[in-house]
Parts: sequence; C-alpha cells; structure tokens
Amino acid sequence: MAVNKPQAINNAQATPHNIFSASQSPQVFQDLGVSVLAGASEGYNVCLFAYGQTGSGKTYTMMGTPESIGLTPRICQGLFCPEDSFSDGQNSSRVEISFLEIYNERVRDLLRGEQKKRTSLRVREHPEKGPYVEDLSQHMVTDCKQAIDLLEEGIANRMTAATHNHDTSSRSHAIFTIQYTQATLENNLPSETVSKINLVDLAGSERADPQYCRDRLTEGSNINKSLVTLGIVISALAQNSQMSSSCQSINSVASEGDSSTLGSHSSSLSGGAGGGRRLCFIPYRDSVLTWLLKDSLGGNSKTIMIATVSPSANSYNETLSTLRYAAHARNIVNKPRVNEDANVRLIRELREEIDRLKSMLLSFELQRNPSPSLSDERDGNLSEMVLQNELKVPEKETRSQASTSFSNRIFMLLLESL
Ligand SMILES: Nc1ncnc2c1ncn2[C@@H]1O[C@H](COP(=O)(O)OP(=O)(O)OP(=O)(O)O)[C@@H](O)[C@H]1O
Repeated sequence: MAVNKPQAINNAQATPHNIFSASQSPQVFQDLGVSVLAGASEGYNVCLFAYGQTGSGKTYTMMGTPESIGLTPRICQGLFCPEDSFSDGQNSSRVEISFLEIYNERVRDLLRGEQKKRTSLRVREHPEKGPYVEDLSQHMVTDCKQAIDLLEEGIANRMTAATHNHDTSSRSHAIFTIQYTQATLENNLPSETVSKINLVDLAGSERADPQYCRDRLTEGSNINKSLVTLGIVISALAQNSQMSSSCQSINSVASEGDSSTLGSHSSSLSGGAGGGRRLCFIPYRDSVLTWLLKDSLGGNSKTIMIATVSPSANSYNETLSTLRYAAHARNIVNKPRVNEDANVRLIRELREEIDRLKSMLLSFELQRNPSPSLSDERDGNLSEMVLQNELKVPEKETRSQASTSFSNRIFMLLLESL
C-alpha cells in the first residue's frame, strides 16, 4: 500500500526469488520489518497486514513457527534489541501491547484473564484519535521476552478450526498492537511521539461448503463479509487517491499555464477539477475489521500489505483475486504524520520563527536601506512580529498539557534565548 510517495511492498515488488518461495529468512524481515521499525522510531503509525486465501501462509509470515519465527516476534526483538535500537542515549521509550481478535464480527481481548476471555468488547470512535476498542487491556513490557510471552499467550487464545484446506485455519482476524512512546530532547526542546504499530493476521477466505456444520458456515460467512468489505474499502480508497492525484496534476498544469485560473481549479474534488466526479464514500463501518483499521487503511499510517498466494494451480482464481486486491492497494496514498504533542510542536515552531525574524532584523540592521522611513517601517513590522511570537510562546506554554517540568524547561530556554 502506498505511503505518500509510493512505497508499496507486497510479494509482487519483492526480489524475484521471493515471489513464490518467500521463506521466513531474515530477508522478509529486512524487506518489511525494518521499515516498520524505522517508521515507528520516526513517530509514525505503521501497519503491516497479511492478506490471502486460507492456507497460503499469512499466519506463518506474521507469527511464524518455533523453528522459523515470523515478522511479529522479529519486530518485537527489533524494538528492544540494542544493535537495532534507534535510541541515541538522550531518548527514553515505553512499549505497551494489546492483542485482540475479531471473531464473528465481535471483538475479543486475547490477553484477558480466563473468565473475561469470551466477553466481547465495544468499538467506539474518538473524534481525534479515531476508532478504538473500549476496555481493551494494555500491557506495559520492558523487554523482548515479555512481549513474545504476550504474543504466545494471545495466539494460544485465538480461534482456529479445521477446514478443507487447512487443519489449523485461523477463524478470526488478529490485531497485535504495539504502542511505542518516545520522549526525546532535540535542540534542548523536549518532544514526545507516540506510534502505533498494528500487525494484522487476517483470517483466510474460503468458498462455503454446505457440508460444514452451522458454526463453521457462520464463521466463514462473517470472514467473507469482512474481507469483501475490506476489498470494497481498498478499491474505493485507491479510486479516491487516483482522483486526488489527477486533480493535483490538473492544478499544477493550470498554475503553470495561467496563474489567474488557479482559483477555479483549486476547489475540492467534488465538482471543479474532478470533472464533476465525486470522491467515493468509504464504508469503513460496514465491518469491524475495516472500522478498526480505518486509519491504517486510509489515513494517518504507513501501511504495508503482504499478499500471500498459493503456488497450486487449483488456487488460480483465489491467487488472481489476491493479486487484484494488492494491485488496488498499491494505488492508495495515505497521509502519515509524526504523532507529536501539538503544543510542544507549536512552541518549537514559534521559537524557530523568532530565530528567523531575529536574524532578518540583524541583517537589515547591517545593510541599512538608504531610505530611512521605509527601513524603519520594515524594522518596526519585524520587531512587532517577533514580539507577537514571544508573547504567544508563554501563552501556549500555560495551556500546554505537556509535563510541567518539560514546559518550564522550554520557557527557561526561551527566556535565555531572547
Ligand atoms: N513459506 C512457507 N514455508 C514453509 N511452510 C509454509 C510457508 N507458508 C506457509 N507454510 C505452511 O503452510 C501451512 C498453512 O500456513 P498458514 O497457517 O500460515 O496459512 P494461513 O494463510 O494463515 O491460513 P488461514 O487463513 O486458514 O489461517 C502451515 O502449516 C505453514 O507452516
């Protein structure tokens, strides 16, 4: 799936020897896992999900086996492993883990005590943070072993059953989430970034067989329903992204050709430059899976889709369908942003602005304009802007929800720098 500039990574993009025989070799981690860790260390949300027909290797890729560990445990290792650490000694980090499954359109916590294991949880939507699962347990971990223990506990609690193609088929979608919080001190200014890493192992799709028992049929129809919704969401997002980029190129041609026409082309896609076409509605809420992955699929996240396919000729139709999904997903352009405390960012930007205006004042001072009235007026305006920014910084500082010690430190630094 694309991320601002296309960075789609699926099997079709992997090196040729990977296409049908991707093993659990460290290469899969190198190709995908390292970019997940890099994105998280920069403060982005990251999502990696495996999609493909039943038995094609999703769980094997995401979780692995004791002999050949998968991407999820390797990513956990990467977070804690000193040689892969992105910390420079000035940073401190906190890791919290949650693990849920979506079974028959209900959310279950895979890391709950025995008695609460089967309780289904509610999905709610926060106006800023987006969809979340109410009462989902969060587990703070301080080393890799604790993270892997939680992963194993969750896998043991997950729903599996035998199907025609696969003896231990995953009958639920599993989302392993790592919340990675980093506190850093950059140019003596504190900042805190929070990245969410969603590692998703989807349930496999399979054609319904009337000989299955009722439970299996219900499971199958729910799995298929959510995967169909995922497909609709992916193609609608891809369509919107394509419309958006064609609109941008029309705008840039227009602005190059005649700047006076810019206003008429810069309207939203619904109407104006989109040639009358409207952005598609994205039916995220038609399934719990797409609702929970709303941000990962079409919002603030760097997202990678792994398409797993079977080499068997019998799976031709399923393989074709998986590759179609992957081809659509490649066209999606997400808008990831660093998840930084907004007040801390504003204070830093204002401080940069103060520095910029101060240096402008200084350079005007040095090469004074022969026309004193014009120069005085310009100097007066700049001084006014510097003063305005200086006033804004402490005001923002008071409102900041950031830690008091951090805030005081920023204020002291600003006072020192003035
Ligand atoms: N690249 C691979 N190398 C070796 N064995 C593999 C590979 N991929 C999958 N397998 C094996 O194939 C079987 C099915 O794989 P897996 O459980 O990962 O499928 P799945 O796509 O998750 O299926 P479902 O959707 O039904 O859960 C497993 O026994 C797994 O060990």
